[in-house]
Amino acid sequence: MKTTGETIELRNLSIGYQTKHGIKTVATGIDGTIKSGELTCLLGANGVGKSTLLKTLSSFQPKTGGEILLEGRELSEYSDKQLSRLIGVVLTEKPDVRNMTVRELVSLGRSPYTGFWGTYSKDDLQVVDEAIAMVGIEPLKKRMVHTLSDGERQKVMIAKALAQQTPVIYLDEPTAFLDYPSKVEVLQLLCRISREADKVIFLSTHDVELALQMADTIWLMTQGEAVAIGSPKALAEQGALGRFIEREGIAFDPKTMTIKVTKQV
Ligand SMILES: Nc1ncnc2c1ncn2[C@@H]1O[C@H](COP(=O)(O)OP(=O)(O)OP(=O)(O)O)[C@@H](O)[C@H]1O
Repeated sequence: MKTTGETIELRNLSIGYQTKHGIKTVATGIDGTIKSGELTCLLGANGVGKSTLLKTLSSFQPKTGGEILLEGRELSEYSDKQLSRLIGVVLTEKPDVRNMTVRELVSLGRSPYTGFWGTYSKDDLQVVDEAIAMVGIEPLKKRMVHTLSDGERQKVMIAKALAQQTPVIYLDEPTAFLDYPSKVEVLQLLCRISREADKVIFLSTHDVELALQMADTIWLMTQGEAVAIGSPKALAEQGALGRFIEREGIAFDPKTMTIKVTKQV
């Protein structure tokens, strides 16, 4: 599988939901390219459509218009099997697994490559152990998944996506529920993976200050506006970040890229 220079290109993409009353549009006119080899963070207020965008790019739900090009080919032209070798997805929902060890769960990442009987080759198991090592969760290998803390489980889900060996990984709020050092650790890990394996890593987050420090590129979704795309510095200079962050009692300093909150007394 080619893993160099993978990009996702969105052209005039519309996303939304089919409801009883017709299509509920969430966002329209999304244009942009997500590059491999860098960390791209998707920011935006609650309900603006980040999860919907990630689900649409993962082919979990249909787009409502426009184009999604993966390796230059429209996403909907790929079979499910092909997509399982191209896109890994890490969601926030807890995996519904009982009586499964960490290593067994990470092994599920190999399912696009195993045959009908789902038997793992020596190579598959080596990939699984490498993914576990990369995320630094060897001590958890034999633990039952349901006994893990939220942060530990999040790392396991990332290891599973790595074991899938896809050139593209989408993550929906991978830093939610984590303590501060774990948030930093997960973002550092994803940043390193994007570079070492030249992967597309596209994640949504509400950890704005961390994203501004760690992301190479920010996608900023604002209700009723075009998605703003650029380096944190560029978006700060354009004023886009200030408009997103600043409220009464919340100030953003574009020079230091920090957020200052005034205590109301
Ligand atoms: N299945 C659905 N049917 C109809 N509307 C939906 C459905 N799921 C989500 N929505 C709506 O779509 C909009 C975008 O939701 P989405 O979950 O993508 O936002 P988000 O940016 O990820 O929000 P958050 O930061 O709160 O997770 C919201 O108004 C939400 O209520």
